[in-house]
Amino acid sequence: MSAYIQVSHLQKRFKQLIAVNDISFDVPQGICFGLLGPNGAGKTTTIEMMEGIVTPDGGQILYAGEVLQRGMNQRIGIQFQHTALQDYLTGRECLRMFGSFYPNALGEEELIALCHLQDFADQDHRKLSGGQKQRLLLALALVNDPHILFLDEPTTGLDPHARRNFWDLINRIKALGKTIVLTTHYMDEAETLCDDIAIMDKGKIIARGAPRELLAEHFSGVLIRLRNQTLSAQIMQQCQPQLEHNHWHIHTDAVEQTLRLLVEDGADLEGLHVKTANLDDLFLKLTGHGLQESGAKQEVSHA
Ligand SMILES: Nc1ncnc2c1ncn2[C@@H]1O[C@H](COP(=O)(O)OP(=O)(O)OP(=O)(O)O)[C@@H](O)[C@H]1O
Repeated sequence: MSAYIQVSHLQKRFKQLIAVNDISFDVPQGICFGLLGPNGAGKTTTIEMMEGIVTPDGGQILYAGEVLQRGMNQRIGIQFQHTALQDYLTGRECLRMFGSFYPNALGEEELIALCHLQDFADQDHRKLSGGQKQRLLLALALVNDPHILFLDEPTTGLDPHARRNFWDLINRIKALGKTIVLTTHYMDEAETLCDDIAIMDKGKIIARGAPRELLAEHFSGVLIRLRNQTLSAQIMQQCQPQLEHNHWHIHTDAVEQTLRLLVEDGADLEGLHVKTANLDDLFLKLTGHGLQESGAKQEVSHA
């Protein structure tokens, strides 16, 4: 597939901190592309440069071979992490107001139906639940019928039910042929929604590809999770366990052999868990640290 969005050697520095450090990637048309990573990885800075909101210090972004220009903003829809809406307006009135900014805006009814706003479109937007508010913000991002939709951590803070509802909406919008660029901390969200991902850490892209292919490339076996305990030198050497969130993680192609070794070694198997690897495990494998730890450390490691 040919590239619709081409990002080359993009860089952004905030004083001593390199927030985005020479990253390059392509996004084909009509896919959902995910930028993943922990707090402070550089995801928002990257998409804000792609949206034309933040000026890069270096590198280039092309849309269908052209540099982003003023008129092209009509082709882009953005759902920010935080959007301040005018007090006292209903969702419908917000849609009408945003629509008035564009010559070819979609109609309110179409947006209300597309984003499932029927039950609360006439309520003051300040009274909406988190999930309802995100759906309204999504409708506002679609008001100009954009070709490309940017979603910056759209489900952060939502409960599991609201997240699933939102995922259904994203899939509907993708089916309309729009190209979606999404940032998220949630690896399960990326596995569910994204055709292609780039995992960022400390301003760099550390992995790139389709989620399933990336997992197949890095993990051939399963993950065994054990309680934190003192493991023998033999297990440490043969199984190379990694400690995350107070549990040992062992990646293995030979499940039976590894389990036998643990039993023979007298390891405490209470609460033992065997599962196939996911993107969280991939992140741990690539960086040696979990998603939560990484955000806390980034100030130091960026400097
Ligand atoms: N305007 C700014 N001035 C100074 N530093 C900034 C600015 N914007 C971002 N940063 C810093 O750049 C780094 C990357 O931030 P960014 O918001 O892009 O990360 P992120 O991956 O989107 O994180 P989060 O998931 O928390 O939104 C962070 O260390 C952040 O503090």
